[in-house]
Amino acid sequence: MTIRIGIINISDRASQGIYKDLPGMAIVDTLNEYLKSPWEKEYAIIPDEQPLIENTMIDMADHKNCCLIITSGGTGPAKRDVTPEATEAVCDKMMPGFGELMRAKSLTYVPTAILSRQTAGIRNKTLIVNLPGKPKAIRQCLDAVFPAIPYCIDLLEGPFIECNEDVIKAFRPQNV
Ligand SMILES: Nc1ncnc2c1ncn2[C@@H]1O[C@H](COP(=O)(O)OP(=O)(O)OP(=O)(O)O)[C@@H](O)[C@H]1O
Ligand SMILES: Nc1nc2c(c(=O)[nH]1)N[C@H]1C(S)=C(S)[C@@H](COP(=O)(O)O)O[C@H]1N2
Repeated sequence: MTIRIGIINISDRASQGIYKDLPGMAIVDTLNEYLKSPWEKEYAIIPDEQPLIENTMIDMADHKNCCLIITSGGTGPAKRDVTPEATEAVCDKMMPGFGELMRAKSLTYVPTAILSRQTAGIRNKTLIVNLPGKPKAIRQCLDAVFPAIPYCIDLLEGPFIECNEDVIKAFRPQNV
């Protein structure tokens, strides 16, 4: 089974070309370091518009066959920050532990970590995880939650993800 991962940078400015997509590039670089298994990416840079965010997530999950979608940006308190709302709208199940752990880890770097409403959820067989838009936040958050992601995807009957153990150790509880 091919490992396809969707990456969505949600930012008005990045989508207009005012920013370079540094968060998206950080996600790709991090996954290239983490993953031993070959993987393919689906990629989008879009403005903070809830219907567009939802449609992009649905397309990547339902038509592009992504087992995992990682978003960056739009998780804060500003009026146009609606990524968590879009995530919740397309998911059947929420996975609040992801947001809890990422905020706790981020709080060791910046006191403003609590301003992110980042969450995660499952749409059919696809795990969707929100990251903040700050380029530096990407690795900090992924290092915290990625060890649990391959097993989550096993439980969703997705592809078997093997990691480079010297970079990140996937945790799979043993059946006893
Ligand atoms: N490509 C980037 N390069 C440098 N900094 C960035 C980049 N993208 C985001 N940031 C930083 O992360 C912050 C939050 O980013 P996010 O994309 O969520 O919202 P924003 O850029 O403030 O909003 P907008 O959607 O209006 O452009 C930004 O204020 C900026 O400091
Ligand atoms: N690890 C980490 N988490 C972080 C930050 C950061 O710099 N590093 N920035 C915070 C800030 S300042 C905001 S406003 C929120 C929301 O950011 P977003 O709207 O770009 O998603 O994420 C927070 N989480």
